[in-house]
Amino acid sequence: MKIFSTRSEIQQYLASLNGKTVGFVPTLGALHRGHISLIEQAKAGNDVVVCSIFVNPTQFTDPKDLENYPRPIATDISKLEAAECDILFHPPVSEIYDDNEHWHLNIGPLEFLLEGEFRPGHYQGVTQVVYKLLDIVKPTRLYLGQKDYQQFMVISRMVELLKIPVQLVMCPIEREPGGLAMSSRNIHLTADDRQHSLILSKTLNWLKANFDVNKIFQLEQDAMAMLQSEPGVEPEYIEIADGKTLLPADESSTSIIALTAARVGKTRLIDNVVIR
Ligand SMILES: Nc1ncnc2c1ncn2[C@@H]1O[C@H](COP(=O)(O)OP(=O)(O)OP(=O)(O)O)[C@@H](O)[C@H]1O
Ligand SMILES: CC(C)(CO)[C@@H](O)C(=O)[O-]
Ligand code: BAL
Repeated sequence: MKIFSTRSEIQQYLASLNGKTVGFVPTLGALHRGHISLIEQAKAGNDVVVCSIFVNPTQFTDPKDLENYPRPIATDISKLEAAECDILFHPPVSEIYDDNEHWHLNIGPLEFLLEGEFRPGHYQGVTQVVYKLLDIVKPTRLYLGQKDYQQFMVISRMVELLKIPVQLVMCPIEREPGGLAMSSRNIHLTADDRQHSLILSKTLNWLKANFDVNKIFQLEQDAMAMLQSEPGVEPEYIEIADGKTLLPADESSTSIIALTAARVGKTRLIDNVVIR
């Protein structure tokens, strides 16, 4: 695997691949099976796969979260080599940002709903860095996980608004045996937290199974009560949304998704399930 830490080196190398299709998997590192499944899907659909590991400061709203974010780079490199990833881009912050840079992209209500309400500014930071990474890598296809469903919608909107020539691919959520969605932040969970965290996927699956039984308002209230009754779990939201807009769904919406975020112990987790 080739490893680059500067824009100019990776751009020079990518230019020499003329005509090859490039699949790109951007990450914050601390890689797990979810990330590796994205690499595998990118490998299956492209000539060359680029992964980036960059803990992007502008998308963290909580400085403690940024400070505590795991950065096991040597293990990550071994995992990428085992997955036969072709290129790793691992830049320092100074390679991506100049001092006092300004960024604002009007992505409409998507910025303020759900994650946007609890992590204000997060999606401006995400679009800022993904724009820069796409500009450097210029991939044919961009692979993103369904776990960050709202992030996928936000990046799709940016690609549409800025007419970026890239195809987006949404990859299914990889889960632990009990149903917990894999996430780099899971390493912060204690054994008790792990047990309690199972309520997230259980409640989402319950919503899916009962969708035709009750009205959306009632389902959301019952689901919130299920989360609240689990020790150590502090839910932020659990909502049934239109899968195309993320605005509140009604029973007749053609695409419907249930999404949740909760603190489990000291760790904030998100998850979702497509209802239809
Ligand atoms: N369990 C998973 N299954 C599939 N894709 C995933 C999973 N977890 C993360 N991804 C995807 O991997 C990419 C990189 O995500 P990221 O590096 O933020 O990992 P993460 O595990 O989501 O970390 P965290 O949630 O702790 O920030 C994103 O497109 C994300 O949606
Ligand atoms: C897309 C991303 C790599 C941008 O920093 C990040 O938000 C992530 O890992 O989901
Ligand atoms: N997985 C999305 C990146 C973040 O939580 O900041």
